Amino acid sequence: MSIPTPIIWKNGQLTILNQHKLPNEIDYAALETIEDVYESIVTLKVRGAPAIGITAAYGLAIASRKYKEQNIASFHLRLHEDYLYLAGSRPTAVNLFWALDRMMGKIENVESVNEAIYLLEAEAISIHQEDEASCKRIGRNALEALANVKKIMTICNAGTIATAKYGTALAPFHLGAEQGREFEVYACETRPVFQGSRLTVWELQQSGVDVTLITDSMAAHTIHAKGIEAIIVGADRIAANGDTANKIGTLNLAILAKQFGIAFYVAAPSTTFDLTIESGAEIPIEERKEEEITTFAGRRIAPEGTKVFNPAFDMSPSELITAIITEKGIIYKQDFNNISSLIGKAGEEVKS
Ligand SMILES: CSC[C@H]1O[C@H](OP(=O)(O)O)[C@H](O)[C@@H]1O
Repeated sequence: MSIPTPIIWKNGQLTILNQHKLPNEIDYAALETIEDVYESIVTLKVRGAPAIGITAAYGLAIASRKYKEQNIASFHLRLHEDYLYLAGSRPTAVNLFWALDRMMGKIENVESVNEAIYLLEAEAISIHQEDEASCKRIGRNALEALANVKKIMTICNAGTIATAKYGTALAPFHLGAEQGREFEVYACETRPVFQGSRLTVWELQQSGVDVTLITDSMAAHTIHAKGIEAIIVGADRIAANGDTANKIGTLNLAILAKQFGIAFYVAAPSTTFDLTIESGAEIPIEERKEEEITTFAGRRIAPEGTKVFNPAFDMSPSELITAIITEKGIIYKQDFNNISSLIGKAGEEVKS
């Protein structure tokens, strides 16, 4: 797999693969301040639930260095303001809040500023490394679930560049390519930000995976005409009952999977579960700016003053989901009433 590393932390400096430039350019952006981190998340230069959490964690580590000369009380106060700032970047991916809470929890009783700064950097690195191991385990578990599947559909990009490495929904395709497993992947372009055409097609081509691009509106016909055997998607937030928020258009595929009698898998790490909410009704759905829909490549494609509704995610109810594939194992529908005990503590060290 020769996909550029999406997030790099080296000698205390953070650089990210600028996903705006893909697939035409491999360009890295240096994020030197917490404002740089915030802007990169809001504008989707870095995107994907796990990648957002990792980047925000490094953002707090970077921010903490501003307060090196402060007393500990002022340090904690100012860092909490930075925590709230980063938490306001995007509302749906729970990995953002999980990572920020884990970082703040690590230093809550620390009395030395220098020790707190050191611990924050170390914790962000741990979050980053754990996600890579977690995604590799998701890929292995997904290959087990997809043992008899060749033709499969996906939406958006839940791939290497949305995580530390390997991805979640795309992990089986990357790992499978290393093991000679052949898949025929049908990628929905995923309007309006085109994560499918710009990112998933590009990623899978780097791994030599057979991938075909379709428009989102072609999904139903493609499932019928091409004999799609399963659908696999990522997730941004999974409630305690298995209801799952993911990229807008995912619910369409979940309904189509039921209509065509094929499996619908969600692939996600334990850090994407929000066990504090009982159902998907409580998941905040991000609405993004109208220009994402009314313009294309900088040109207006809808009349001035057009009314727009631009939700970036939708929620697939658990009854439409065949199984949720995590690093800790595959949770099948019959076990969705037991998710809390099966998932346990999110993000525990995963032995790769
Ligand atoms: C493993 S990425 C999870 C998830 O994040 C993406 O959303 P966005 O591109 O807006 O950050 C998409 O919903 C992926 O499935």
